[in-house]
Amino acid sequence: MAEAPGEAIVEAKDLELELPDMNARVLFGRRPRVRVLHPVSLSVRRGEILGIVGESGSGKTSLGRALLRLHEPTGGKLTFEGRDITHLDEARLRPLRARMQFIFQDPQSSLNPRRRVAASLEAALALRAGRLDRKERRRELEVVAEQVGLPTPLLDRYPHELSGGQRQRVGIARAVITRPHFVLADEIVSGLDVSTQAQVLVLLKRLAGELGLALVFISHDLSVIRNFCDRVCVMRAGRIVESGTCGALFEAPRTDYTRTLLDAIPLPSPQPGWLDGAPDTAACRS
Ligand SMILES: Nc1ncnc2c1ncn2[C@@H]1O[C@H](COP(=O)(O)OP(=O)(O)OP(=O)(O)O)[C@@H](O)[C@H]1O
Repeated sequence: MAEAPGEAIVEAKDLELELPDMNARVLFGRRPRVRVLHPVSLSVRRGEILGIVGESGSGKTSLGRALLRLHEPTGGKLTFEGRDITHLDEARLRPLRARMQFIFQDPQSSLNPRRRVAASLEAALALRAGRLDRKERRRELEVVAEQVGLPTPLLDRYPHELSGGQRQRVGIARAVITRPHFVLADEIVSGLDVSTQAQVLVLLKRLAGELGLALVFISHDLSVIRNFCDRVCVMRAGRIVESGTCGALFEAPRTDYTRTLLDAIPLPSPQPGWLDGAPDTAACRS
């Protein structure tokens, strides 16, 4: 794999994952296990965006959850900021959680519907700064709302009172308010219309640069990956079958599988640079 210079924030070496098989019928005894990741290796550095692409069921989300240690690997080694976290228990992971954050596809379901936006953001803020008084907490929320282009009155709304784009800005705010070093974004623009997609992606790219994030960006959409990421890993059936810089991979894919994925990009697909023309996110409140 073509490696960028600098220190790796997240490094997976021969990571393997088996999970209890939720599709199996269990009458007696233990649920059988299913292998969802075969040995997978990757690394991502601060200031770098690594795309993970592959067909549905290829293991992208499972890999993402393993990188966040939401799943405990069954083999291999996972390091975060140089520390072996492969089998760290939750109590020891807790202090690291603020620095490893995630944004999921559907903020509607990941935000508590009975909590105002401010309360959800405050819960995340508590991971980083537990002892702030009310005024200081509000100030932090207003700063992050400004960062993600969310009008501050929306802090006092419930998630269902926001548009899809606004909700995804809340999802991004909730991730960055902890000042993370590593962020995993899993299919975060899939449910949005094309112009809102571009606004959210421009926002995330700007923040990733400003905050020096190591960003892992999962998408099934190669045209988005091409415009958004520095490097890309292509997954199939729980394995990384090809990886490299976006430029090299899109210009000269090495495997038939990647070629098939590239051929499947619907036409007309956005051309390189389409994100560059997207409007300034601070002015976009959709
Ligand atoms: N707990 C589980 N029990 C049984 N099978 C599972 C479990 N978790 C994941 N899988 C299977 O592992 C494979 C990888 O799933 P995963 O969700 O990681 O893929 P994906 O690439 O993210 O797919 P999609 O793009 O559709 O979200 C799939 O075949 C899925 O059905």
